Amino acid sequence: MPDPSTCAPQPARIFTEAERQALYNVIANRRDVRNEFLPDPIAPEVLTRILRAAHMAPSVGLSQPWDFLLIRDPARRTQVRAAFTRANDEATEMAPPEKRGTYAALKLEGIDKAPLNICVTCDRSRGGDFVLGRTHQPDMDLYSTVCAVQTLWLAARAEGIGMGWVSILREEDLREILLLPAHVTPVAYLCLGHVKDLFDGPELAHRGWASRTSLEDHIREETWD
Ligand SMILES: Cc1cc2c(cc1C)N(C[C@H](O)[C@H](O)[C@H](O)COP(=O)(O)O)c1[nH]c(=O)[nH]c(=O)c1N2
Repeated sequence: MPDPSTCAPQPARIFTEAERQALYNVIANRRDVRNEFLPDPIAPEVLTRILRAAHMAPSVGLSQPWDFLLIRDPARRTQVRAAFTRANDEATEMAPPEKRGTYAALKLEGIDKAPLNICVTCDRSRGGDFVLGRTHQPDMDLYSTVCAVQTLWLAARAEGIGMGWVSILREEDLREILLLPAHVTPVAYLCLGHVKDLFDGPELAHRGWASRTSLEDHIREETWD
């Protein structure tokens, strides 16, 4: 692993076909995990590797605005779970009547079941008043933090660790439970743990909530029209 503090230009490494395929396999096999967690703890060295990968994510002006808040305490997780239940009850009411039953039957979190929860936060003051690349789009620090979340997700999958993102939570509740200072925004509440079985595609598609679109429908040329 290169020392991140001493970076000199090197010939760009060419990856082998097997290495490329391994990356694409991880991407294709990454899943949002909700209910399939095993209780076994994540080995500290595995967690360190996953977090180290996440910490290599791109960030606006190299500001690295993220922090990884590790939440293991069952009592605190019970509080988060209660906040989820409140929000999810509200969400059930918000669902269109014809989809309400399907929504209510979905399992949308693994807060208690996963051995580890991580709240990935964004320190909105990181880098000071002038952050290269954030001068005209101030939310770039939040987007950078999401880059770290996705990198974490892929690294976890490569290590055989499942991860689920739980966003059915009021930000104020997370702030209160996790004692977040005002300048720190909770970006992603994540559940992580070993898994035995995984869906072979998005679970929401499997359960008839939504279906996967094809790439062709998302490619536009030059302008929106
Ligand atoms: C920003 C964000 C927020 C959430 C999610 C994802 C992302 C990117 N997803 C997971 C989401 O439902 C899932 O990624 C898609 O259904 C696609 O499935 P796979 O990730 O391919 O398994 C998610 N899933 C869930 O059960 N509860 C949740 O609150 C959320 N929230």
